[in-house]
Amino acid sequence: MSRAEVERLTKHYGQENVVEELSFVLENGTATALIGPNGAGKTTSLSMLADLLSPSSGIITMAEGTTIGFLPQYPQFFPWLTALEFLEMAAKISGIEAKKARLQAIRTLEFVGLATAINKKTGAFSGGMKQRLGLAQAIVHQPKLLLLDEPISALDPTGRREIMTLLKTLQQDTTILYSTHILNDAEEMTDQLLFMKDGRLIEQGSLSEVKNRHADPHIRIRFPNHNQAASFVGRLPWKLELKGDAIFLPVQKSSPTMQQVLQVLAFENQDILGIDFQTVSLEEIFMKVVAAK
Ligand SMILES: Nc1ncnc2c1ncn2[C@@H]1O[C@H](COP(=O)(O)OP(=O)(O)OP(=O)(O)O)[C@@H](O)[C@H]1O
Repeated sequence: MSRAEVERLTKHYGQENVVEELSFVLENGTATALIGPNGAGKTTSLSMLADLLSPSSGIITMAEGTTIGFLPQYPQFFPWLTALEFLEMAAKISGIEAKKARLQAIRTLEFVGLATAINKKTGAFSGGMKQRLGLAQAIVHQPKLLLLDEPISALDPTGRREIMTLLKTLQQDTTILYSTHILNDAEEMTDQLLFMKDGRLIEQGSLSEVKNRHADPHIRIRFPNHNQAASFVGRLPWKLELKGDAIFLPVQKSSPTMQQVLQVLAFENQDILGIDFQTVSLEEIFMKVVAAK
């Protein structure tokens, strides 16, 4: 595991800043999700952290001897090599001694669920198998910092689930930074969220920090029809939101309490279909933050 600190990281091509003054910390043993629309600068940022691209300015600080594993968005293999031949080669390139490389490659292929495909040529691999082999290539040398560019986006739901489970296992000994646009998965494995847009960081924090800032929780009371909901809300002394056949009470200190509204409902013997708690998903928060900035 390893801590990494990024300070005012910037990359420009000609006049265009594709990454601008990015600052964040990857704490030891944490998983960070880098989220942003297409062209936000995620790949460029990951490539600079992986030392594949030099920054125009800014500083990346890592503990001495930090080993890095990198899974590119579109991993490429030599189609004529078998999975084992490829991974043994990758292990040697990553600095593993030649005599240990084969064993480490076999162990890693087993870990990523490719045990039965060890001797298959990678040219015959499905998209999901390629993604697993890409991950194997990134972790074969047991790096302390793992950088993954869209590790799950190209997979079907079952494949996504399996890779997420592998990543959670890896997180026990590795610091992970991964980009994704599948926010349900980000919600499942993240100690820190980084939202990027147009090369800039527009929101960052833990899942609960980000949710607390934007979630805007509401209680929804559903009526049999719109007219009943509208007429009820019109009789209340508080201004509440009305949408279709439901009214919405913000869960805030200054707004009327649930109890007060329920008392009015009971007093009027008003028919309702149900009451539930509504909170926005990470996806909705992301859309809101991206639209606002
Ligand atoms: N070599 C380059 N020369 C000029 N512009 C580039 C270069 N590489 C990337 N860009 C531009 O930088 C911006 C950010 O690209 P980047 O690939 O980092 O975004 P991304 O967030 O990873 O997008 P996606 O989700 O589509 O993969 C884009 O507008 C892209 O066109």
